[in-house]
Amino acid sequence: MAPKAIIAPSILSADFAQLGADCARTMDQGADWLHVDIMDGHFVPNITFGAPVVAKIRKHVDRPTENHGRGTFDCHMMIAEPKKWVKEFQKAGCDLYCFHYEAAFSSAAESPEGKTDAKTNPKDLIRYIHDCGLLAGIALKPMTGVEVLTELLESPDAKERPDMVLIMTVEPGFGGQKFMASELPKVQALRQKYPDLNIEVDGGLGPGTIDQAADAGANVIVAGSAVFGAQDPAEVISLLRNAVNKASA
Ligand SMILES: O=C(CO)[C@H](O)[C@H](O)COP(=O)(O)O
Repeated sequence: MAPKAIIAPSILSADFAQLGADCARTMDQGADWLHVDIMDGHFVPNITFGAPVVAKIRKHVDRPTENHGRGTFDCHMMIAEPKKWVKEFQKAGCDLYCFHYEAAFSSAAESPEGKTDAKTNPKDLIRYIHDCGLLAGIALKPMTGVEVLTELLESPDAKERPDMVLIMTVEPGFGGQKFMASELPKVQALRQKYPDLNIEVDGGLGPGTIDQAADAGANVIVAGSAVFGAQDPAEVISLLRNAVNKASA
């Protein structure tokens, strides 16, 4: 049985002019987490917002009382320099700092002699995120295979193991894109090997695609336009949760 269903609406589809109120309402409608999309215009061709905005919206949503609990701010860092912003986001009220594997390695490739140092090595970055008191997530773009995560997921040292893996089901950068079912074998492979792992999917999730993702083994569901664009967001959140629970029963 997969870990519990966690529904994390992506606030990328909220009204940025009333973000605090939108976040609070989404929680009242039954969300477990908020998925906070941070884009820097370098790693992805779009810009959202930074830590000061996260600190403001944190005031509208109670902090979780346990790891992975209700009110978790799941910050999806679509940024080129993930190490640089960990402390800033921790201070702002982030709970789970999810960086892209590809960002760690693209920075590494640019470092002198292509070295992977503490700044860029995913293992050291996960340790650093944990040392800063946050949960650590690692995200994969489409095209990056899950085998790159084996060493991390099987590390004997819990400080080096990610608390969650995010499998992108669209190219990161924009909401409202078409779901890529081609990414689901990655979810299946991870679920088979790691029954207790939190596996998040993000991009194009909604009533029409949730069953495929849930059947593959995803338990953390990000949905932006499907929730914020719904007539009845509470109904959509509940439908997503029921699909995950049914698939994992
Ligand atoms: O990370 C993202 C884009 O990079 C968003 O979280 C994601 O695409 C959610 O939007 P939607 O549910 O509308 O597809």
